[in-house]
Amino acid sequence: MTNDSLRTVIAQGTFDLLHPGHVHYLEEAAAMGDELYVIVARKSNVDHKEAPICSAAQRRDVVDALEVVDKAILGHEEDIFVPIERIDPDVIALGHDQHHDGAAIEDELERRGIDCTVERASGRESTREDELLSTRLIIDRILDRRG
Ligand SMILES: Cc1cc2nc3c(=O)[nH]c(=O)nc-3n(C[C@H](O)[C@H](O)[C@H](O)COP(=O)(O)O)c2cc1C
Ligand SMILES: Nc1ncnc2c1ncn2[C@@H]1O[C@H](COP(=O)(O)OP(=O)(O)OP(=O)(O)O)[C@@H](O)[C@H]1O
Repeated sequence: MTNDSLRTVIAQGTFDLLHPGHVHYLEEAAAMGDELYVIVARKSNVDHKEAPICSAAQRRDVVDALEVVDKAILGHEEDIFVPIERIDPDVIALGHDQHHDGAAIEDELERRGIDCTVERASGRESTREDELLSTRLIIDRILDRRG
């Protein structure tokens, strides 16, 4: 699917209500290679926190519109390695707080014959008092001010 001469990076996440922390992550992931694919999580796989507010298609379309992103796609419902097999990336960029275990992902990549490294991206802290770098914090403020 991807151009063999380019170093392909994959980033992934929920991306519900975009904020500068997402932009930081995607820019850092893009800098790890030549082209950036983003896998947008299905609601059914977001099981460690509240379900996203926006639909999967809307979250994908907004991520896809970012200049730093070459292509955003919806994730697979059952097997998160299906899009990885299809894209055949050189690097998977895990977010700084993503619960996934990098070593377990590397083991599964090897089992499926996918030659790809796993890197951990850095976190971006707020630089201004009123800056919200988390979807949950944005929703909390909306509920606080408008609820
Ligand atoms: C390598 C990798 C591939 C993934 N592929 C998918 C996928 O195909 N479908 C999906 O729904 N979630 C996929 N996920 C999971 C989500 O992107 C995500 O980690 C989680 O469900 C949402 O939580 P987060 O935004 O806090 O990371 C993948 C995660 C990783 C690390
Ligand atoms: N402040 C941040 N700095 C760096 N990366 C971030 C930041 N916030 C989110 N990310 C990364 O963006 C990707 C998608 O994150 P996600 O959609 O879970 O957003 P979130 O704001 O962390 O959500 P929530 O607050 O609901 O947990 C993840 O890989 C995550 O690590």
